[in-house]
Amino acid sequence: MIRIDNLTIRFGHGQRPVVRDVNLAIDSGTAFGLVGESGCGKSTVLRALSGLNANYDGRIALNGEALDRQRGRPFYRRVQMVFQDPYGSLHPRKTIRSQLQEPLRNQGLDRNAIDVNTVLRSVGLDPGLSYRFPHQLSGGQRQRVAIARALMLNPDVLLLDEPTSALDVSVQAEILNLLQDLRKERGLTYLLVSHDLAVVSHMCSRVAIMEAGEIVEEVDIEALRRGAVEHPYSQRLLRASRMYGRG
Ligand SMILES: Nc1ncnc2c1ncn2[C@@H]1O[C@H](COP(=O)(O)OP(=O)(O)OP(=O)(O)O)[C@@H](O)[C@H]1O
Repeated sequence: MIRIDNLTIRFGHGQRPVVRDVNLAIDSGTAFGLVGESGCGKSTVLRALSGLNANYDGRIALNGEALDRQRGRPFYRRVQMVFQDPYGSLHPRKTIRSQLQEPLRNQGLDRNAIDVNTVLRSVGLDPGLSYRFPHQLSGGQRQRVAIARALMLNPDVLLLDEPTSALDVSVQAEILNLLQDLRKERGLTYLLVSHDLAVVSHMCSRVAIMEAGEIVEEVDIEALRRGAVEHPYSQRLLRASRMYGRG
């Protein structure tokens, strides 16, 4: 359903590519993980998919329809992103309600086209919280708001960029479980970026391992759990994660 062919991204003419010749096919309704150490290019792949960066070589398609970089809006509406730091992605001086209505306004829709209260309840939040400002919420509540915001336009795909790494461990588990439930209820497709193999192993059915801008290996999650990876970099990543009890 999501298909990425020969994606190459460089920042600046003549620069070495930060993402090189990436090919991925992600089935509809599944959760796919993209792992690799800091700076390997994971977020750069997500930004191209979300439309935040239209400057790339290669082809990105959703349900067989190639992303048109000039007129990408309908595509981007179906693909929404959730960032690591919900504080950073929410406006400090706007109420939660107003920020949830923003995606509707940006698409030229009536702000009541989708009921904010229903979406808030679907992420486990009391609609009464919507009159607060971001600093009046806990970190976990803020991340629930960020997820609610991503759901406002009823997307098919969520791009999750380290969605729990800024949270306490207990809150992390709650948010991951919420994301699992939402995927099943809504038939969502996830592309989840994480440096944490435990998170990917909990959430995803398949995973691609990225090193220095390239996908070195793609495996089913059972293979990752068994340690049945072939590439030396994947083996190193797995060993390191087990050393810290996160594999
Ligand atoms: N706008 C930009 N201009 C120039 N270089 C950039 C830009 N954005 C990212 N980079 C570089 O591209 C490389 C990949 O960055 P990216 O954020 O995709 O990595 P990542 O794997 O997501 O890392 P992390 O896990 O730390 O978020 C890094 O070397 C980064 O410095």
